[in-house]
Formats: sequence, C-alpha cells, structure tokens
Amino acid sequence: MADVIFRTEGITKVYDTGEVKVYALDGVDLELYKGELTVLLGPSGSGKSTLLNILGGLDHATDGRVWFGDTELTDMPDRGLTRYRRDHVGFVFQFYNLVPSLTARENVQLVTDVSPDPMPAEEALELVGLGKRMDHFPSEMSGGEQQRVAIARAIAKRPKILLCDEPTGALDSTTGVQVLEVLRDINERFGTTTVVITHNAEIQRMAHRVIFFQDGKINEVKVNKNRIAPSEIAW
Ligand SMILES: Nc1ncnc2c1ncn2[C@@H]1O[C@H](COP(=O)(O)OP(=O)(O)OP(=O)(O)O)[C@@H](O)[C@H]1O
Repeated sequence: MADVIFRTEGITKVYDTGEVKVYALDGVDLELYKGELTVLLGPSGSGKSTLLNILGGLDHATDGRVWFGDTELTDMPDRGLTRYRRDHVGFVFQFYNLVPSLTARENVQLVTDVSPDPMPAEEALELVGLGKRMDHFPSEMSGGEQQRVAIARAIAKRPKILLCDEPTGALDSTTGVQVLEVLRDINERFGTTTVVITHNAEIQRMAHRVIFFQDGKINEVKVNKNRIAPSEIAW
C-alpha cells in the first residue's frame, strides 16, 4: 500500500458569522497517498476548497488535526506554515494570478528566486509545453496557456504536493484537457502528489482516487481501477 502523505483526524472548520455558524468542514477523517492524483468532487459549498486550503497551510482548522508525513500542521506557528508552503506546496487556482507586467519566464522566476531547490524557469515552461512562449506576456496568451504558466510556476520549486482548485474551471473542453494532460504528466514524471478540485464529474475518471464531499463531510471514497487519459475526457 502506498505511503500516507496527508492524514486528517476530525478536521472541522466553523465560520461564525454572528447569527449562524457555518460548518464548512464537519469532522473530516482522510488519508491521501504519496504519488497519487486525487480528485475532490462535490456540490458548491461542500467544503472542498476549505480542505485544500488547510492541507496547503493557507488556512487553520477550527478543530481536529492534520499531518503532512510525520509533521503535524495543526498548531504549527505561522512562520512554520509559511516555510512548509514555500518548500513543499505548489498551488494552481481557477484564475491564473499571473503578474501582467511580467513575461511567462519572469512569472516563474518569481518563485524560483526564493525556493531552496528550484528547476530553471525555462525547464518548468518546457515541461508544460511553453518552451516557445517564454518571453510572452500573459495578455499575449490564451487562458489555457496562462494556466500552464501558472502550473510551471507551481512546479518549478519541485513541490512534493500540487494543490489545484478548479484548474479547468475557466477553460473550454479542449484547452481544459491540455491542462489536465500537463497535470497527469507532472504526477507521473515526478511522482508529485496531486489534488484536483473540480465540479466536473468527468475529470474523476483520470484520478487514482476520488473523494466525494457533501455538507462538509466525506460521502464516499472511490479508487479507480481503470483510469483513463485526459484525452479521452470531454465536456
Ligand atoms: N470566509 C468565509 N466566511 C463564511 N463562510 C465561509 C467562508 N469561506 C467559506 N465559507 C462557507 O463554507 C462552506 C464551504 O465552502 P468551500 O469554499 O470550502 O466549498 P466548496 O465545496 O469549495 O465550494 P465551491 O465548489 O463553490 O468552491 C460554504 O458554505 C461557504 O459559504
């Protein structure tokens, strides 16, 4: 059985707005495995992003515990969490968050300049198929290309984990599939543990493991015996 890379015990996140308490996560016990590509599925508001943000050290749980390998993230001081994020976690979001005044290469270099063991920005951009577009600005690229720059930026630090929140949410099917192919390639080539949040049920077919959320809880965990290639997915 694969090594556990993340383990959570009773993770709860409560937003107290004064009048009502919203349980974004309501006692989530979960294991994620090294090298796997996991898809998180579930209706809007079911807690997927909240969980991803807690795993990535962007947010604190109200209750419960989270381990990354043997290291407990819960109760880690903010400085420790910042180092954890910087050294181990790559993030990809629905909107690419590129700096418009910088080229693709310079956007990636923002990360490689501060990482302990980065790959050259050029290598990261080659890996996502943008070797010929390194000196282009975001405004000169399509949505899918910009997302691939965002992925290059995320992987250039050689993260152990890649956390992707709706990476194809703003893309059409053809472009979205290209982005999924890049994610699968990175997962296979480097063994990067990858978590992908999506509303698109088709995307679960490329995952090793699928976790279904409902009302802040895990409804079901499914292991895919027959994964398919992103190129066989369409929406
Ligand atoms: N800052 C906040 N203040 C109050 N409630 C919040 C806050 N952030 C999230 N929530 C609530 O927590 C719940 C879970 O939100 P979350 O974003 O994790 O869901 P999600 O499954 O990722 O949804 P989506 O698929 O729409 O992104 C929702 O009810 C949401 O309204």
